[in-house]
Amino acid sequence: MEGGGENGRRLGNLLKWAAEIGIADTAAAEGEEGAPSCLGNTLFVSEFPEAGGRGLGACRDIRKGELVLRVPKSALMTTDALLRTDGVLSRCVANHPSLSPVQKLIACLLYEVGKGKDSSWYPYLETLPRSYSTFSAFGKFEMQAFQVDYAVWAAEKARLKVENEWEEARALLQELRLKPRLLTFGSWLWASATVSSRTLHVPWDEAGCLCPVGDLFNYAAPGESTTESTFTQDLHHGDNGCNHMLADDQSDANSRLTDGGYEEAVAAYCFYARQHYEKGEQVLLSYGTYTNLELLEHYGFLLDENPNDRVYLTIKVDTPLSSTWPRESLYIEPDGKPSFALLATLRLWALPPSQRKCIGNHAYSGSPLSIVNEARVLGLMVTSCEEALNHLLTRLKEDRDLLRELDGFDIISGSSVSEISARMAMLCSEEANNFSGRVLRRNGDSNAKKPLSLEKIQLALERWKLAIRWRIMYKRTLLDCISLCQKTINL
Ligand SMILES: C[S@@+](CC[C@H](N)C(=O)[O-])C[C@H]1O[C@@H](n2cnc3c(N)ncnc32)[C@H](O)[C@@H]1O
Repeated sequence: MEGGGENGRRLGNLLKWAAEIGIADTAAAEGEEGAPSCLGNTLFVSEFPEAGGRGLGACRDIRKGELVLRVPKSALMTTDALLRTDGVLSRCVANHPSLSPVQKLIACLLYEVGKGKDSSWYPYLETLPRSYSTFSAFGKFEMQAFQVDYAVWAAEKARLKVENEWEEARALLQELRLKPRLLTFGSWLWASATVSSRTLHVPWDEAGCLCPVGDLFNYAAPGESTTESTFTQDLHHGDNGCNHMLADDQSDANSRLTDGGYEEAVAAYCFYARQHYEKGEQVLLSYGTYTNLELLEHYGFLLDENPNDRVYLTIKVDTPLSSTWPRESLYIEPDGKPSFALLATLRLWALPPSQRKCIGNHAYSGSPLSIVNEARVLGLMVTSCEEALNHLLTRLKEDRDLLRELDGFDIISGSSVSEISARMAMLCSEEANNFSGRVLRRNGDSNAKKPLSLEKIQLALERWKLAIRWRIMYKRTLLDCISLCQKTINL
């Protein structure tokens, strides 16, 4: 990958710089032309289009549990580290104690970016992605494309949160005398998404750290073999809602079941192989257990097969559902099965009040209570799923057809916005027409003076496709739930 043009040059610089500051994949190696590189012994950087794009691959067979990368503490970009080396930054940040740790890290990151080539982190900063598809970057059209209320709300809430955080931090940004470009909401959005999607957990700062090279690992959901791992279960959700990859401090080698973490004994972030890898395979990391909506919110992607995904359903009943389980545990699993807590709650609801006391406790063990009770529960599931599906603007097949067309839709550089718009209008979908009207022609946006750049159109298209992929999975799960419940009723 290092060979390829400007990106290749930047990546080469990053790996050389990383080697100089002690980042190493088990043992420092020589790069192709004898240039020092922090990789080459165990890992290499490459494009992995099927999972995450740029990522790290195995350049030899790797055994499960092997140490694959070590990043010393001094190479971690934390608020602390940035404040220590810059008096102006440190004084200005101290004037704003009410800002959250995450807001401070975002401001420090922007300040560092503002230094350009004078920043000692420059080789790292110039390899960061230019844009993200985390929720806060979604426009109104792309948010509406989720169709399902709770997903649209989650996206709107995420956007609002970032807007508020920027408002609160503006005084600090002004005080730091950032260049006008770095004072904009767009820059804050970029830095906030960088922090959200790339920070790793460290015990001393709830905002986490940016970890050069260590943040090149792409994600795989924790599977069977890692479910016993404490870190996959013990997600670190700070009060500010910020998530970090690798939310675990556990560093005892004997009980280490995690993919990595900060290890005080060696003052370094250490990454371990979660499974065996053959030479050439992508080495993946679990950032934690996330539903697809959460992956989208914090990392800007989703998985077609996510064992941890959950679908929530509004169930309308005359007598309120009373449940001892938290609401988040009342969901449908990706294969269409109602969760244990959802089934138990509905079984209790379907019992006549006179029987609740004597046989209600069986519901807590997960057993069906009677044939009549079970049929009522499953019938309610079927009607609730059907209602939810009927309420949505499009059917599953339409979504699949549209996504197929959009996957083949090329935004050829050199095309004008009106050409793209005309091609989009030929897609025979009302939604595609709306995309032309609302996104491409920016209808209703009085601030829009010039047409969108091709880069921005491409990003809007990618985010729209993410929303369609999410709702396809939502609908597929509800349909699977319906057929599963009907099958059981027939039995
Ligand atoms: C920590 S970075 C990983 C490296 C990243 N691919 C890069 O080029 O810098 C996390 C980001 O990688 C992408 N990513 C990671 N795992 C992915 C996966 N399984 N599928 C799609 N995108 C993924 C997402 O954009 C996510 O926000």
